[in-house]
Amino acid sequence: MTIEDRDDAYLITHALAKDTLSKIRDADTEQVAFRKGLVKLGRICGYEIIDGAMETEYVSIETPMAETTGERVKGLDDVVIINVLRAATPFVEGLLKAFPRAKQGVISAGRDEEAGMNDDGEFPITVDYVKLPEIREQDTVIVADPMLATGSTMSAVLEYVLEGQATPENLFVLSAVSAPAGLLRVADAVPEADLLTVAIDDHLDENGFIVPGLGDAGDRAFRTT
Ligand SMILES: O=P(O)(O)OC[C@H]1O[C@H](OP(=O)(O)OP(=O)(O)O)[C@H](O)[C@@H]1O
Ligand SMILES: O=c1cc[nH]c(=O)[nH]1
Ligand SMILES: [Mg+2]
Repeated sequence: MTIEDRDDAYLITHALAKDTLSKIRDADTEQVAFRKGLVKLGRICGYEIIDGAMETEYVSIETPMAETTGERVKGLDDVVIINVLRAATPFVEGLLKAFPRAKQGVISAGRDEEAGMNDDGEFPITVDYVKLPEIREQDTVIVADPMLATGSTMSAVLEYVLEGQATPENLFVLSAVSAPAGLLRVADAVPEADLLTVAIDDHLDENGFIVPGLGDAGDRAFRTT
């Protein structure tokens, strides 16, 4: 078990997750390596979610040599992954390697950077496009976004994702880098969500960027400024 229970979140502590995050934090890591790093991190996080939160069942197998008992992960058909456009796209590509049969939802939600943060440290969020699958009671829902900064985007996204839906068995908010303020905001807004992250960073700067963080994940992955 390499998901470590913290008061504010569960940390994904796999050594390769930390190694990969360190590479993409580096300002010298260019677009292709950055994007591939996010894909790799998504895959590792997916494996860690399976290892830490999903059950296995015994199955009987006939090998070419003999009959034996093996184990199979339960519930891989009951996984829903929500891609928060746009920075989550490579992260989700990696998650899909762990959950190839997941149902997928897409939501385009972005901070209004011009409006800036209000006195509560919150951004107005613009939601442009929402296409979400049905959520059932037996589902494990993973809402993925590599960056959880003020938590404004994720709080808005979760409202859309959960509205009118059944309560899923597991609801995970998965990020690579989180700021303490964002974790608190999302935990307050949606206490039933389990917050999973590879790192909890120090603070947010005056523009709501995570410090030390990794900069603007969307811009670095998509080569925009
Ligand atoms: O916790 P918050 O303060 O809301 O910030 C986090 C959000 O900011 C980034 O997206 P951004 O708005 O830059 O969009 P992008 O993915 O298109 O770059 C990131 O991918 C999150 O969605
Ligand atoms: O540090 C941050 C904050 C929001 N979005 C990012 O991509 N990075
Ligand atoms: Mg961005």
